[in-house]
Order: sequence, then structure tokens, then C-alpha cells
Amino acid sequence: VLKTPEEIEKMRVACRLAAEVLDHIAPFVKPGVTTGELDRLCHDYMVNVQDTIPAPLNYAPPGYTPYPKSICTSINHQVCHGIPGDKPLKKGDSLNIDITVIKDGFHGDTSRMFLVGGDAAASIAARRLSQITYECMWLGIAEVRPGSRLGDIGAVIQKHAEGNGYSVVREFCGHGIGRKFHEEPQVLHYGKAGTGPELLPGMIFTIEPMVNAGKAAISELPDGWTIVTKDRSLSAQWEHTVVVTETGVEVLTLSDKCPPPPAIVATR
Ligand SMILES: CCc1ccsc1-c1ccc(O)c(O)c1
Ligand SMILES: [Mn+2]
Ligand SMILES: [Mn+2]
Ligand SMILES: [Mn+2]
Repeated sequence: VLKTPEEIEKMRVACRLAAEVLDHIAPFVKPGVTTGELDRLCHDYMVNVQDTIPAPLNYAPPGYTPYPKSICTSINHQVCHGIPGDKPLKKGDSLNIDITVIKDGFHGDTSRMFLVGGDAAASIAARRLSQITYECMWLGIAEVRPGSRLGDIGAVIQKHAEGNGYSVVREFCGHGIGRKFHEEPQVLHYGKAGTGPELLPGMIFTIEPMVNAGKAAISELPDGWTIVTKDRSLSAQWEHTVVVTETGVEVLTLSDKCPPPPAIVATR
């Protein structure tokens, strides 16, 4: 469903706030800190500083038990929906922190990868997977303009991931977003160019590719939430919320700490 200019302005605010939570938490992501502590720090910042509501807290899609925490923290072979807990992060861990805030009734949804202990501490494999996945997200974003099709986004993401020997998770996708956390359309991270619904100005959705170093197959942990790769290979995910503009795309969850890769900016 298309957003009015007033709704787009409210989404700009919610999305900027979501990006600011990731900017805020970044310095705390260090060996020894637990994801539970990161959750507490993010929760307090959202509720006490931003006056936003953490959308994941008590979120329960049909068939799920309510999610118990305010952020998602997915480590290494965890694909998504990892629940913050008491295990300390260690040097070399690759961590996705996924933030969704609600401000003035609108949702802002974004996630980033963090290599614990700094880039040098991570394995080359973890660093490369995170970088390629980052490029997948930005290649998808670069396809967004009026007249494009959702299949154009999926196709470039799939091509770049598989072209680098990785696989794309199929069971979870990007999504429309606004007054609801998840709206139409589903934004698949694979597909065929020129197919699927056409993009129109005022559409707002996330692009959030999950890319596995090994095979695409996933399984769910007994906690009822955490998704892991079946083959225990590493997985990475990056997420932005974008709006289709009259001339192209606006990334609503942009932060100057995570700019588009140079090559992709050049092609835009
Ligand atoms: C905790 C949030 C949640 C629960 C079931 S799916 C889900 C989720 C997590 C991150 C997301 O970016 C998203 O779109 C949905
Ligand atoms: Mn998210
Ligand atoms: Mn999302
Ligand atoms: Mn991961």
C-alpha cells in the first residue's frame, strides 16, 4: 500500500531512530559483553532516550510464542531471530543486530553485521561473507526505482551471492513496512528479473538478504525462535528500509557509519 508524503515523513523519523540505535550500540560490541547486555543497553536507549517502542518485544506472528527481548542478535551460523542471552561474545564472532522501533505509530527496521574484536580479529571467511552480503543488499537497493519489478531486486541479490559461491536463505524475506511491522509485499532475495509486482512511488519495504557460506538449508532451534544454517556454516544479514521515490530510491535507515560501497554508488 502506498504511503502519503506525511506518512513517508513519519517513516523517515522512525527509520532514522532505528539507525541511531545501531550507531549507539556499536561501541559496546566487544569481546566479553553478552548479547543480553546489548539488549538491555538498546532497550534503555529506545525507551528512555528515544521514546520509541521496541517492536520485537512480545511480538508474536501467528503460531509463534511472544518474542522475549527488544532486539535480535544472531551470531555466526545463526541466520536470524537470535535471542539475546548470557553467552559472552568472543573475538572473531560475527554478529547481526536487528533493530525495529515504533515511533508515532510507524516502524523503522534495520540490521548490521559486527565483527567482534574488530575486522582483523574475524576470519577472512567471516569478513568476506559479511562484505558480499553488504554488497547484495546495496545491489538490491540500486534496483529500486518506479517501474522496476520486485524480481529485479531478488535477481541481483541471488546472482551476487551465488556468483561468490554462497547461498541465499529462501524462507525469510524483506517486507512492506509502515504502521505494521510486516505488510505487503514480500521482497524475495532471489528470483527472475522483470517478474513480480511493479515498484511505485510511495512503496516502503525492507531489503534484508540472509546469505550462507554453505548451503541454503536452515533449521529452527528448540527456543522456538533462533534460525540456524543446517550445515552450521556462517550466515550474514544486512537490512535497510527504503522508499520508492519519483526518481529512484531513498534509504530511510541510512547512517553515515555504513555508506553504500563505492562501486555501487558509481553505478547509480
Ligand atoms: C523478533 C522479531 C521477529 C519475530 C518473528 S520474525 C521477526 C523479525 C526479525 C527481524 C526482522 O527484520 C523482521 O522483519 C522480522
Ligand atoms: Mn529487521
Ligand atoms: Mn525486517
Ligand atoms: Mn548471522
